[in-house]
Amino acid sequence: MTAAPAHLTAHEVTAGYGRQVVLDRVSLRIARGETVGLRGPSGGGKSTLVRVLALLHRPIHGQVSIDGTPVTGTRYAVPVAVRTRIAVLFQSPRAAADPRLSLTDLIAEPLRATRHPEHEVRQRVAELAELVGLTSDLLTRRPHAVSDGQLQRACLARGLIHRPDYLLCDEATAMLDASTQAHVAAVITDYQQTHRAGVLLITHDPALMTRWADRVADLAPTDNSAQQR
Ligand SMILES: Nc1ncnc2c1ncn2[C@@H]1O[C@H](COP(=O)(O)OP(=O)(O)OP(=O)(O)O)[C@@H](O)[C@H]1O
Repeated sequence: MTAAPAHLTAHEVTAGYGRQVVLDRVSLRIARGETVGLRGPSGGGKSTLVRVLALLHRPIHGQVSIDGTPVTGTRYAVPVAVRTRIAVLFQSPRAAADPRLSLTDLIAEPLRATRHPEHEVRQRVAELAELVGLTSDLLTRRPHAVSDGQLQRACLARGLIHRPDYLLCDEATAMLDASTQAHVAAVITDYQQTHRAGVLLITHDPALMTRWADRVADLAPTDNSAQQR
């Protein structure tokens, strides 16, 4: 019997903004259990590819599939059970976090949005806060009252709350000090191994890329095709 394919794939994706085409027939596959690095010039479309893979940005042509099944639509048009299989961690936690929410509510929000019982939400938030190293006094604060590193830890906890099969990290550790960067990277690596998650890693730090990625795909500047090697 052949095993079911387990990967998040962009097939010949063309995408852009208005009349600007940023990605031209780009294909990329992230298998469960592997960490794929994505390299390319600044402005070359790496973040755009992340948004397409995360079902946040609709491609002009091409498609995204999960485990071999094409996904149609983006955001809330995608069924909960499908879209919660993918999580994204962005470079700037401040841009990603609702400033009105406490860190507890920020982490809990994706589970509440999918109507999980409150006792389960509280238990999961406590587990994840411990995992990412957030103490209870920090959890009651709002984003303006914590550091970038503490807020990124909360965003990581929020990203993991649905136990995603695919985690897309877009320069996720770029703004962090060395010790927070190492801790966030360790939490992601541990999650990737225990959950057999597929991870996409974008970083401008070549040493981090070499240490962390199992293989690297290049988003070529000429034709914007992600060449895998
Ligand atoms: N929301 C947007 N609206 C309009 N244009 C955008 C938007 N986001 C990105 N772009 C443009 O799309 C192109 C690709 O940007 P993108 O952020 O995907 O590249 P990148 O490879 O991630 O860059 P960097 O390495 O500098 O972060 C750039 O020219 C950028 O200005």
